[in-house]
Amino acid sequence: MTDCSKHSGADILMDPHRNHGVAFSQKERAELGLRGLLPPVPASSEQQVARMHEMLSRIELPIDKAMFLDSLHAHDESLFFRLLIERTEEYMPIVYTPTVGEVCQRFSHIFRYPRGLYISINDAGQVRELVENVPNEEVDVIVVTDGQRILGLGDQGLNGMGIPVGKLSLYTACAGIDPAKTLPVVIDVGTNNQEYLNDPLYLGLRHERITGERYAALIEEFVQEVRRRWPNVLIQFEDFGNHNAFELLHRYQEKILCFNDDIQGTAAVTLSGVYSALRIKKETLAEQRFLFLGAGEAATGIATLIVDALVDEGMDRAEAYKHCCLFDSKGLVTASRTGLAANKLPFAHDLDSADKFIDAVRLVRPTCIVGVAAQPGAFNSEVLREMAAINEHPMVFALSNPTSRAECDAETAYRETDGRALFASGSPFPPVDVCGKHFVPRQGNNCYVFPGLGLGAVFAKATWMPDGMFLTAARELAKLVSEEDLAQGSLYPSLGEVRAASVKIGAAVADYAYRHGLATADRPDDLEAAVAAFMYKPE
Ligand SMILES: NC(=O)C1=CN([C@@H]2O[C@H](COP(=O)(O)OP(=O)(O)OC[C@H]3O[C@@H](n4cnc5c(N)ncnc54)[C@H](OP(=O)(O)O)[C@@H]3O)[C@@H](O)[C@H]2O)C=CC1
Ligand SMILES: CC(=O)C(=O)O
Ligand SMILES: [Mg+2]
Repeated sequence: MTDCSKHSGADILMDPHRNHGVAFSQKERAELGLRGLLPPVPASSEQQVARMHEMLSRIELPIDKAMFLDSLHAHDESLFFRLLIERTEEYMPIVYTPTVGEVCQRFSHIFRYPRGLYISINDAGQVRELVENVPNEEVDVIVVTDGQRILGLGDQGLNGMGIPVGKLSLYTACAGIDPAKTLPVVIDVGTNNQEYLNDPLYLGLRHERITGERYAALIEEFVQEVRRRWPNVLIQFEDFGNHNAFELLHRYQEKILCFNDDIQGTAAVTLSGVYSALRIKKETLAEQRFLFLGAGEAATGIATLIVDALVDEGMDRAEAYKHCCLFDSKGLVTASRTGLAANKLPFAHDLDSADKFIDAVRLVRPTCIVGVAAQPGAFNSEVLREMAAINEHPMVFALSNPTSRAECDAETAYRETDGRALFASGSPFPPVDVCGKHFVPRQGNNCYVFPGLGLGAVFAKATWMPDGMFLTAARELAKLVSEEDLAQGSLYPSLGEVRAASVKIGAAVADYAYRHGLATADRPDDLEAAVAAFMYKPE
C-alpha cells in the first residue's frame, strides 16, 4: 500500500501557493517531507531574489522576460511577488504596460499555464458550474474583461486575459491582496478581430462578438454567480468596449461592490497628477482649462472627476463642466454636434467647431492636454509648441497605452516646450536631460490607485464604491508627492513607493466607507495600521 505522506513534500513543491523552493529551512524540510528533494543548503530570500534577477538580466526581450516571470508565478508565487515588490520599477513594465500588451497579442501563441476563469457565451445558463470549479475557497478581488478594448490595442478577444492576470499581480504586489484570493476572469463572447479569427492557434471563440440581450444576460449571470459564491467580492471591470463599460457601470455601480478602472481609476490617478502639477504652477484647479484628445471611458471619467473636485471646492456644477472640453474622432465636441453619446453631452459647449486637434488647442487655449485616444504622435511638435506659447508650464498627459500608442514620448514633450512641460504618461519613459535639466517623468497610470482602492474597499467590506472614494484616492495619492519629486518634474511618487501609497489610499477609502455607512466590517481603532497588517506579505 502506498504511504501518502511520502508524497506530500513533492506535492508542496508543485503547489505555487505553498512552494518556497530552496528557501525552506531544515526544520520545514524535515516536517514537510522535503529532505532530499532540494539542494541541501537553504537559501535566503535575498539569494533567491538575486538568482531570479540574474537570470532575468540575461534575457533580452521583454516578452521573454514576461514568460520567465509567468513560469515563476506558476511555480513559486511568493518568490514571484518578492521580486515584483523589491524591484517594482524594473519588473512592473514586464508584468504590466507596456509588455502586457504584447503578452495579450501573443496570448494564444505563448499560453502554457491556465490561470483564472474562462466563461464563454456557450456557457450561458451554466456559469454556476464553472464558478464552482474554481479552486479558491475565498475570493476578495476579481478583475474581469471581455477583451473588447485592451489598452489602446483594440479588440483582443480572449487574448485579453493577459490584462486581468497582470492587474491582479499588481493587486498583490502593490496592495497586498492575498494572491490565493484573487481571480482573473475573461468573458469570451467572440471577437471582431479578423486576424485572430484567422489564427489557427487562437484560443477563443471563432465568431463575431455576441451583443445585446445575450451579452447582458451572460454578464448578469457571471455577476450573480460569483457573488453567490463569494458575497463580499470586489469586481473590477477592465478594458470593456466603450458602450458596455458605461452601461455596466451604470447598471452595477450602486448595487454591488465594483468599479470600472478605465473610467474611475484613471480619473483618480489623473486628477492626482494635476494636483501635483498645480503645486509647481502655484495655481488652483479652478484656474485650469482641460482639453481631452479622446472622449471615451478615460476622458469622460477624468473630466467628470475634475468637475466633482471643482464642485467640492465650491464651484457651480454647470460652470465646472465648462473647464473641460473633449475632442473625439469627429473633432471638437460642441453643442452644435448631434447624436452625441450621453457621457459626452455635459461637455458639449457653445464653441466653434474644430476638425484638427491643433485648431482645438488654439480655440480652447487649454492649460492641460490629456491624451486618451490611442493616437500615437498626436501631441506633435506643433501642438506642444502651441501649448508652450499659451502656458508657462503646460500640463501634458500622454496617457494612452501601451508605449506604441502614446500621444508623445517624454523627450519630445520636454524638448518642444523648452523643458517647461509638466508631463506624465500611461506607460513608462526613462529619465530625460533637456535644456540642462534632469527630468524623471512618472506614469499617469491607474496602477497607482486601483490596488489601494480595492484594498480599502475589501478591508471595510464596503457595499459599493461611490465617486467620492475616487476623489479621496486622488487627493491621498497627491499628498505622497514630495518636493524632491516635483523638483525633477515627477507628478507621482516612484513605483517603489506604490505599496506604501496603497496603505494610505486603502485606509482613506476604508475611512470613507466607514464614515458614509458603506462598511460592513468593524472599524479598528488604528485604521492605517490595521490595513497594513491585513496585507499579504510574501514571506
Ligand atoms: N493611463 C491610464 O491609466 C489609462 C489609459 N487609458 C488609455 O486611453 C486610451 C483610450 O481608452 P478609453 O477611453 O477607455 O477608450 P474609448 O474607446 O472609450 O475611447 C477612445 C476615444 O478616442 C477617440 N478617438 C479615436 N480616434 C480618434 C482620433 N483620431 N482623434 C481623436 N479622438 C479619437 C474616440 O472617439 P469617438 O468617441 O468619436 O469614437 C473615443 O472617444 C487607451 O489607449 C488606453 O490604454 C485608458 C485607461 C487608463
Ligand atoms: C491602464 C489601463 O487600464 C489601460 O490602458 O486600459
Ligand atoms: Mg484598462
